[in-house]
Amino acid sequence: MTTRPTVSGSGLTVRYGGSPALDNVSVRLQEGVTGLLGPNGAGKTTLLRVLATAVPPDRGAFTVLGHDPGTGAGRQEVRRRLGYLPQNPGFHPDFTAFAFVDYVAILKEFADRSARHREVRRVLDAVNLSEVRGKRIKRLSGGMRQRVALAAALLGDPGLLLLDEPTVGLDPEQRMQFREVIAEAGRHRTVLLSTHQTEDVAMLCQRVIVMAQGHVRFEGTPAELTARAAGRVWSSTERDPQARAGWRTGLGTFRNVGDPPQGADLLEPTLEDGYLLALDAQSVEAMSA
Ligand SMILES: Nc1ncnc2c1ncn2[C@@H]1O[C@H](COP(=O)(O)OP(=O)(O)OP(=O)(O)O)[C@@H](O)[C@H]1O
Repeated sequence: MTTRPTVSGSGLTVRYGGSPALDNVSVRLQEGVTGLLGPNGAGKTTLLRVLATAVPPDRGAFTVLGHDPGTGAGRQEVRRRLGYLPQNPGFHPDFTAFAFVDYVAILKEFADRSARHREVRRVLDAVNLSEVRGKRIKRLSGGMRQRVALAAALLGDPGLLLLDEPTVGLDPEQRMQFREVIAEAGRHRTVLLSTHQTEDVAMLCQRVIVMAQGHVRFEGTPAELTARAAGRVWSSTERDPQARAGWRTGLGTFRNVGDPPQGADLLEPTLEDGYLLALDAQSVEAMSA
């Protein structure tokens, strides 16, 4: 793609005392859905918070749609152009879905009441919640609550949507419905989706970033991440001590990733295999060699 990136940043560093939560990270995001994978504590939430202008980076800079949040005026422009769904959106359980999204719209300074209500109905419709908009949030399922939060993030049709682990706690059917809504939201805007689910990435994302210990370990397409594991996944009857990671499968055999021994029984790689290899510092060096 040759279009101008929605987000362009480099050298992004955030310290909370000890080792950095984000260490000299460069990021470029374009239209479509980019998955952000990484183990707990990798720095995913910190990166999203930085891009959402909630945490100023200690070092580095970035722009969103050409605006620099390092200045007061730029920050305001960026905030008008982004939607952010944090990890634990604070709901008031007695609010109805409509009242909650309307409340967020008021905070987002939609002044005219009837235009604001039109916008609230529009975003609730976009996440397929029109029929339950009068229901109290405490009566909604987990999947519906997540869609209420997503509706609030879609207010004002933001060019950049930041979603922090939105599929956590959803059952498979809810997750599928939620993925569909995200895919639709990503058709004409830039979405950064933090997740622990490699399936979310395989099914939904055009691009993927893998982070570990505050660093970006991989950036590319899901197919490229999977391809990193080609010839590096094998089956064995006993745990292979040479493997970077290995686990027993439902068949009773072990699935291993790493550098296979001579004559190993090679398996078709998955995105998860590529992800596990990308987490490994040594294999990252090998990748970029
Ligand atoms: N407000 C904070 N104060 C101190 N340390 C923090 C703070 N926020 C994050 N950290 C630390 O920064 C590192 C990165 O955390 P972050 O929440 O960004 O990771 P994450 O990839 O989102 O993890 P998870 O998947 O568990 O949400 C961790 O070591 C975490 O303990």
